[in-house]
Amino acid sequence: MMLDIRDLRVSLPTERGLLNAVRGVDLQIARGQTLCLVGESGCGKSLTATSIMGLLTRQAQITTDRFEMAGQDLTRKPAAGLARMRGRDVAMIFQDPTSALNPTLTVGRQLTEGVMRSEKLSRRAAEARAVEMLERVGISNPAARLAQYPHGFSGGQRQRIMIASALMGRPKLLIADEPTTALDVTIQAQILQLLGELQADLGLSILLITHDLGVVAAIADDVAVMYAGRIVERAPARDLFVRPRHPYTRGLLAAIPVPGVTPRGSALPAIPGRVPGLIGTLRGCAFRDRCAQAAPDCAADPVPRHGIGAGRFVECVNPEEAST
Ligand SMILES: Nc1ncnc2c1ncn2[C@@H]1O[C@H](COP(=O)(O)OP(=O)(O)OP(=O)(O)O)[C@@H](O)[C@H]1O
Repeated sequence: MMLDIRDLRVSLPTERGLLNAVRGVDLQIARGQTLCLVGESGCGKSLTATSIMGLLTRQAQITTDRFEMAGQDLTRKPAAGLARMRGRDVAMIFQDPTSALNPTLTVGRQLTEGVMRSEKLSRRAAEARAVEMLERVGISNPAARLAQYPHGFSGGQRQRIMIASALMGRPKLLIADEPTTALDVTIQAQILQLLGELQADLGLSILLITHDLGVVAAIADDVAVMYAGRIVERAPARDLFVRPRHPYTRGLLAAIPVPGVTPRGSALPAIPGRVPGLIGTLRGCAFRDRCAQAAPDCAADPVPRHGIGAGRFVECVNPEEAST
């Protein structure tokens, strides 16, 4: 298992009280597997990712029952362990390459600094690796481009440079938070294809956060659907598209066209209502106010989790039967 997290909880103090943004998340990612984490804005996807990276603000309160990554047990001392692993065993790419790359430093400098420090590589060796990684992500003439600044590259190229930068420490797990959202559609497809190739070539495990189910269909092995700080359904991607069990997953699928899955021209009903506030304790199913199938049982706490075969579960009082 590349990543095994049990009962991750993240709370943030706010003026209105404690915001329980991540409320008991379990996440397992196998070696070489791509897991997509999907859900509406504000459901805790980014906080989950940043806690796995150990990059949350200091005010955040994080607890977990188990936290293992790349063969290391980080449960007891996550901060110290993650500081060691970050940029090496695990690396992250962000939504907006423009803000993540420093405009005043050459690409070569930005790519090499981390590994010169962490692996004590000479400048020459680090530059050779930077050239290798830029080549891998499809930047032409990489040796000459090390001397250039980020503004000399297009948006899509800058995202490729970000990915090259994440690969510099030869990570085993790559966390990508909405890596294609800021890009236009053609470039998005190219970046996704690149991630898929990297995954196959390097045996990377990828945790990809997206609200775009088109992205999921293109790249995911498995999908975890997050709602109000919990994973409410997890399934292999194909199964999830064909047989969504949680009413929320059904709503998401109905609200977003998926190329090759949603018939062209079909109506796309949005999910009525809004995500509940996460200040204070939330009991029972957090989706029940928006759920067409809600019943009195749905207030029961905790919400029952049904396992449906290997790697599949749904957390719902009355999950949908398979629609065969
Ligand atoms: N530093 C912070 N302080 C206070 N609240 C925060 C902070 N960061 C995030 N939140 C809140 O925590 C909740 C979860 O945020 P998070 O960014 O993880 O959601 P998300 O699912 O990634 O959404 P998006 O797709 O919009 O990024 C939201 O209600 C958000 O407003």
